[in-house]
Amino acid sequence: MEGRWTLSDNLLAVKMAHRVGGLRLDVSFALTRPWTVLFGPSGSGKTTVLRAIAGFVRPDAGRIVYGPMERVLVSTEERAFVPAHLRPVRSAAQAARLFPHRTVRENVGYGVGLGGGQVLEDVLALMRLTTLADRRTEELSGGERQRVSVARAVAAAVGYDGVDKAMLLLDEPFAWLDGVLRDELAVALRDWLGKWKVPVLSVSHDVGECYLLGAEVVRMAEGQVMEQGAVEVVLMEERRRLMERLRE
Ligand SMILES: Nc1ncnc2c1ncn2[C@@H]1O[C@H](COP(=O)(O)OP(=O)(O)OP(=O)(O)O)[C@@H](O)[C@H]1O
Repeated sequence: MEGRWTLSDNLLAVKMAHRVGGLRLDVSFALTRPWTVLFGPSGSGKTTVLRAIAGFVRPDAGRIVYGPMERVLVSTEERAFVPAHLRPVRSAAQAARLFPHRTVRENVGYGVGLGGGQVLEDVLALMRLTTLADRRTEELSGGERQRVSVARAVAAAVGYDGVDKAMLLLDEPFAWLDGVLRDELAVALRDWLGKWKVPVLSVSHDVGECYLLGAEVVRMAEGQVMEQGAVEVVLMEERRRLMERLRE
């Protein structure tokens, strides 16, 4: 099975209509690249899409199909709905949900399962958490906790041992980092996950981050997909405006 899986396959196809709060979400897109970013203003529906893929939101209508084996995760027509814990998907939400009395290593290791010792140590190092590994998460800053939450999802996706590879969903994974650390971490994470053939769908507002990742971008606005393509194409105008502002 593993041999069949490449990062240029059809990784995920999402078609969903859903009403949430005052927003009418109506999106359709397919992922075919190792790292894709849902990009758009606050309130455009990005998090709701991630939550529907993870199984925490049941779309009013639609179909979500995963991987080259075309596993149906949701189909309202066929009345199919795979519960969250059975999906080959691991995710880190915007707000970290950790075990406060357990250590960083225990929290990150929670997702890996037995036999994932080396993966656990690698993820701790990758996320710059090795020196914090024996601290309880209640003693950490909000930013550090968020980094642990991302590390746990990464470890769980890499350590996943189901029939399919797991996909990783990250909601604003670098929002709490700035400057050089964010850049280094984003590139290291992308390269490492690429080696493990773990596809990623993340959410971001940050043009620089999308360029750095060399990601495919799905641009959303008001519950719709406006455009999808290479970052240099989809975010060209945003980048120009950003550069102009920096020159002022
Ligand atoms: N559980 C909920 N109950 C009511 N309204 C909700 C709920 N979840 C989301 N919404 C609303 O749905 C809309 C889309 O929210 P969503 O979090 O998906 O947007 P987003 O693009 O991820 O925003 P942000 O970038 O600020 O996280 C918003 O107007 C939000 O207030």
